Amino acid sequence: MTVQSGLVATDPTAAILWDVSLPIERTAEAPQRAYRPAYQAHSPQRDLVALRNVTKIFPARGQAPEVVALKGVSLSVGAGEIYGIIGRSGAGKSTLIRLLNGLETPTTGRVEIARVELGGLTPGELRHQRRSIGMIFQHFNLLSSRTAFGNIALPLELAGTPAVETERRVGELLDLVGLADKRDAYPAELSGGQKQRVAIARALATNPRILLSDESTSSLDPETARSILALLAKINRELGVTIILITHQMAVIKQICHRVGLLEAGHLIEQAETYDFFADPQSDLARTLAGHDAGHALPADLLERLTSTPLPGGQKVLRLTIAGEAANVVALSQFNREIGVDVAILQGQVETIAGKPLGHFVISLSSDIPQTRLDETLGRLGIKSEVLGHVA
Ligand SMILES: Nc1ncnc2c1ncn2[C@@H]1O[C@H](COP(=O)(O)OP(=O)(O)OP(=O)(O)O)[C@@H](O)[C@H]1O
Repeated sequence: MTVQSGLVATDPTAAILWDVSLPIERTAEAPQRAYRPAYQAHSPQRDLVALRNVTKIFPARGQAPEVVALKGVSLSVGAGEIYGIIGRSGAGKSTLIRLLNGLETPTTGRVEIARVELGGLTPGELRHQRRSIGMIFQHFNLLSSRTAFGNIALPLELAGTPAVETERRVGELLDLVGLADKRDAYPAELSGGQKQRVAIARALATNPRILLSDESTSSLDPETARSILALLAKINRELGVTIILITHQMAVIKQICHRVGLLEAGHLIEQAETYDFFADPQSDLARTLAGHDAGHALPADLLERLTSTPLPGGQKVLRLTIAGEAANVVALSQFNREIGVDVAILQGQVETIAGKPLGHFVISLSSDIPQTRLDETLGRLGIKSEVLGHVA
């Protein structure tokens, strides 16, 4: 293993290269749906990053009880993937990412980078390993006394890179993140999005193979967040950097992640390709987060009128999810034709996730149509449905 010299272990900017070009073998998969993404199918490094049955317990201290932050979590991330970990506050996301960069150690289980278990390393080796992973943060963590150039150059300087080479590399990175004209600006003179671009350039300065992102777009406005995510996607695509991000925002997962893992109270309750996660969520929490929970985003006046029992001569309200190429109003018109009664569209949206359309519609139709007939017709057309209630 080649190890580059770099930042001191306590430096929050630790974003340094660690050569992880080690032989990779296949091991048991973390629990997940049966699939193998195309971008992983031929990858020799399917387990570039792996957690194997990891439990993290923070022991009781004073009046504070013991906290089981992670319980039996297993997952693996392949080289070249963008893997998103989502969960509510306190679910264990930060603990998980801190385990990956060696800032925490598991109580039981193994954390591996390129099949090397972090727990088996000496402190010195662990320091070197931590330098192999770039990291970006919600609040950027830039040094206010250094310009954009100075911040990006820092890891190179600490690694003893010759000045001419540093100059060249920083110029290249400023171009990559679209900030060539801000080379001499101090953080105070930069917008939030520009600061995050500098932080990304700094994290990439020494060519890390893995980039960890800790809520890196959470403090940015939606448009700026989208542009930062687009930059991360470009870095993944063009430089092949594997990205693991934690977020509480579904929009982040939707925009750039290939796969997603859902944490709830320390348990990894669901893992799926991003499209499947939204098109066919399995857990209650995933359904809620994916907007499938009954009542979510329904107009307030409709919500107020919804009852759980059919009303004479009334209407049944259904939520429909139409996945794949059929995810448009054509599938809905076909359903309308086949069912042979008026169908009112109360709400509708077709979005593109991972390049594929996914349609969400809320419709109402006569409560007189037997549910078995609806189920049969919808099933035949490949449309998922959920009865939300009834209105007069
Ligand atoms: N050092 C610690 N000592 C004791 N308990 C901790 C420590 N760090 C985290 N916890 C607890 O572990 C649980 C998981 O916390 P964690 O920060 O990983 O969640 P999270 O999903 O990142 O939450 P958030 O989105 O709010 O940052 C919480 O109950 C938290 O209080």
